[in-house]
Amino acid sequence: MADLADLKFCQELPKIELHAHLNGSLSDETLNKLLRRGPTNNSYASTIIGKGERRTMQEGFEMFRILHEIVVSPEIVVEVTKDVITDFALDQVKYLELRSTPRNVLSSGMTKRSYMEAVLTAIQRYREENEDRCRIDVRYLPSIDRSKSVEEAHETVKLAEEFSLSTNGNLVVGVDFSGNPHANDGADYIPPMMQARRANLHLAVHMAEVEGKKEETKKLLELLPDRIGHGTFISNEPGVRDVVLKKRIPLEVCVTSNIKTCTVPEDHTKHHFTWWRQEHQHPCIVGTDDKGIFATSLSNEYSIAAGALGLSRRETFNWSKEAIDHVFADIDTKSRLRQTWDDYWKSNLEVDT
Ligand SMILES: CC(C)=CCNc1ncnc2c1ncn2[C@@H]1O[C@H](COP(=O)(O)O)[C@@H](O)[C@H]1O
Ligand SMILES: [Zn+2]
Repeated sequence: MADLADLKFCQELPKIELHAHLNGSLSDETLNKLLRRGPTNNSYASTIIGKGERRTMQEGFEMFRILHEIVVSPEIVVEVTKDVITDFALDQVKYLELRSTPRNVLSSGMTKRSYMEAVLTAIQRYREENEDRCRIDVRYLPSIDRSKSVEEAHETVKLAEEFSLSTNGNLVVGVDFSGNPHANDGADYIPPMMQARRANLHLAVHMAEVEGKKEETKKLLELLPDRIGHGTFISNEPGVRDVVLKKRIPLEVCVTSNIKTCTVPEDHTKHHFTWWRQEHQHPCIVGTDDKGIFATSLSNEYSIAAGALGLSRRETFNWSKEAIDHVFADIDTKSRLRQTWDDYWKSNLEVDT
């Protein structure tokens, strides 16, 4: 069985990360560095769900509140964004779509606008400082947080539109809809998402992450989002799952996140993505969600997902390459990425097969 895609293989494999929330992705090192500078925050210890541990959704969302108390100024946003990009680059991620909710913080004077500027500054700075090493393309998807008001969602979309134009559509390529899935009615946020669509922004929409959201999911699907975040309970609902299958809307799959927030069984082979992929060859994209909180990495998620399906190295390589089809960047970026995968294949795997 030497041909199976083990963790070491997945660590070396070039990868695409399309489902990463900035503040949930902060490493231990980044957090400790920030905490050493300020008054010690004892609640910090609870922002990581260790190996084998599980939490309720509510507890999970409490962790974001703590993280948001630490990431409070544009300077810190620049710093953590660069750190997170570096972490992904070191994990052989070649293209990253980072999502994050712009926030106003009264105490530091940070605004939604300066938050977004900070994320974009970090992306540009990382690129300048790492011209030839660790090549990674990064894009930003501003997030709509469904626990906040619809008015705030409109503000976020307006800024996303503005920054997309001012960066020639090269950096802000879409909008993410996320937040506590128990909060509010997701359908209320359809108008701001339609506004994003009209502005040529792509849509990545969290839906059916928890049970009992059939009506909401149905309405969100009418938007025909470009990608679905989780979609954990869609396969149980014939009415909605048929739309997803027919339109071939890709699912962003975050196995460790779902297990640790208790929405799926612990057995990886029972995760919903196995049904979509094995029974329907439906496009599924492996992601981390919140690599900091869930103490994981994209390599780890690939080795779990490939292991659940018993995939060979070649099949796992093809799967990671398939993700290129679903990135929100332009066709030139896609071609460049395909070239990177082909080069990797020639120098590392061709001889094995
Ligand atoms: C409980 C838990 C960790 C769940 C993981 N599944 C998730 N479902 C929905 N929204 C999420 C999830 N993980 C992160 N987010 C969103 O991402 C935010 C954190 O990243 P950021 O501050 O936007 O940069 C959270 O406040 C939340 O709005
Ligand atoms: Zn998510």
